[in-house]
Formats: sequence, structure tokens, C-alpha cells
Amino acid sequence: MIIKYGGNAMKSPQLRRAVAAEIAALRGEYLPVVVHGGGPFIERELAARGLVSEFRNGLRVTPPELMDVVEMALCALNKRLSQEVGQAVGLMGRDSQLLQAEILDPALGRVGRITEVNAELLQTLLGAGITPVLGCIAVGPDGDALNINADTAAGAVAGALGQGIVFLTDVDGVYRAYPDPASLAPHLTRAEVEDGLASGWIAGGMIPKVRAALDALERGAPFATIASGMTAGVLAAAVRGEAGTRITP
Ligand SMILES: Nc1ncnc2c1ncn2[C@@H]1O[C@H](COP(=O)(O)OP(=O)(O)O)[C@@H](O)[C@H]1O
Ligand SMILES: CC(=O)N[C@@H](CCC(=O)OP(=O)(O)O)C(=O)O
Repeated sequence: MIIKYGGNAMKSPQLRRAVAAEIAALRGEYLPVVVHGGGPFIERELAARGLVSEFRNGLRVTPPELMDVVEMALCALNKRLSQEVGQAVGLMGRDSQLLQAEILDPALGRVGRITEVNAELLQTLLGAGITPVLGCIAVGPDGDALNINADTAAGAVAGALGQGIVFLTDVDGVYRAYPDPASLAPHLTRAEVEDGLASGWIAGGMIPKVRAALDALERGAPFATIASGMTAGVLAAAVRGEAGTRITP
């Protein structure tokens, strides 16, 4: 089971520790793999250096000098998170070629498109009872870091392992009429998601999530759920299919 964790749902240390404990509690029944982002942490480190970044189609334009800061921010967060999950090993995609990628579009700088996931290493760790906590930096063909959207990275890992995925975020799931919480869709098919993307009722940060969900499903993941990481107790319910939005093939 892959858990994508990132964004606003990660900002409060108390909340992060509660979610980490929930991930650890899943270990009785599942073998969790955590893939994390950390947009707010990256923003903080950039701001501390007087740097600003621009997003294009939801992706941070990442020239080499920004890449160093992005990597540093995510590495620090990775260690904190792996400690909070416990019985875990914190890794970045550069470790043992875990995430290999190529430049997505030179205009975006060091932003990558994943070409390969070292699923064997993840399986070895899981087999030893260790939870991998993976930060969304990949290694490029030149041996240097590439910045990967964390939803995309998590979807690729779920696809490579052929396992279900829960995206924890700052809303309860996918709304048919965002931001009306009464319009939460408990279940969406691929066709409905494609309609949402085409007609625009799925927008902004939800786009990379549903795209990553569809990508994981296409590669054999049995389900993909988008659920809230802002409230304690949601993760276990989402895993059971009782919270959030479950997308099925
Ligand atoms: N149909 C929709 N249902 C729910 N959220 C949506 C929808 N369309 C756009 N969004 C936006 O997507 C956001 C989640 O994406 P994002 O902020 O990137 O999350 P994260 O930082 O957790 O990766 C929501 O807070 C909301 O603003
Ligand atoms: C290429 C790209 O945009 N990478 C993202 C990686 C972090 C991320 O995705 O974090 P969240 O899950 O917290 O949004 C970024 O630089 O912000």
C-alpha cells in the first residue's frame, strides 16, 4: 500500500506526528510505503534565501540553483518523517537508483519524468519489516537530481509495485462541485475522472493527483483513493474504502 503525503496536510508538526502514527498502525495488516512531497517546506527554504519560484501546469520551474534548495528541504523533511513513522528508512529517489528520470521539458529546468522505479529495493525493505519513506527527488541521466511532483512519484511507485495508493491531502476527496463538501464523490470511474479533467470540475492541485491515480491504475494498481490528511483517523477508513474518493479502473 502506497501512501502519498504532502502539502498543507503536512504543515502542522502535531498533525504530522498523528498521521505518522496512523501509517505505523497500518503495519499490522499492510506493508506501507510512504512517498512524500513538502511544497510548504520548499517554499519556506526558498523564501529564507530570497528566492521565488514559478509554477507552470502545477510544476515548479526548477533551475539548478533552486534544485539544490528543493533537495535540501525535502531531505531534511524525509529524515524527520521517517523518524516519526518509526521502523522506517528515509530515502530519496537518488538512493540506489530508486527513482530514475529524464528531463521533462528543458523550459522547466531540472524537472523530471520518471522512467524507472527500483521496486526490488522497496520490496527488500518491506520484506525485512521496514517502511520505506521516499522523497520525490529522482536521479537524472547525468547523475544529478531531478525534481518530481510528489503525486506523480507516488503514482509511479504504486504502478511499479502493483499496489493500491492513498493520496492524503487537504480536502476530503474529489468534489463534483468544489468547494461544496456535500458534492464529495465517494467513488469515481476512470471515465468520470476524464470528464472532470475535460470539463474543468477537477482543477488545480487535484489534476496531478487524479492523473497519478489513473497512471497507477493503468499499470495494475487495484485502487487509488484521495482522502483527507487533515483529520486523524481518516487514513485507516480510506484504506478500507470508507472515506475519501476511490477511483477504480
Ligand atoms: N474537484 C475538486 N475537488 C477537490 N479539490 C479540488 C478540486 N479541484 C481542485 N481542487 C483543489 O485541489 C487541492 C488539492 O491539491 P494540492 O493543494 O496540490 O494538494 P497537496 O498539496 O496535498 O498535494 C484542493 O485543496 C483544492 O483547492
Ligand atoms: C516538479 C514539482 O513541482 N515538484 C514539487 C515537489 C514537491 C511536491 O510535490 O510537494 P507537495 O506534494 O507537497 O505538493 C515542488 O517542487 O513543489
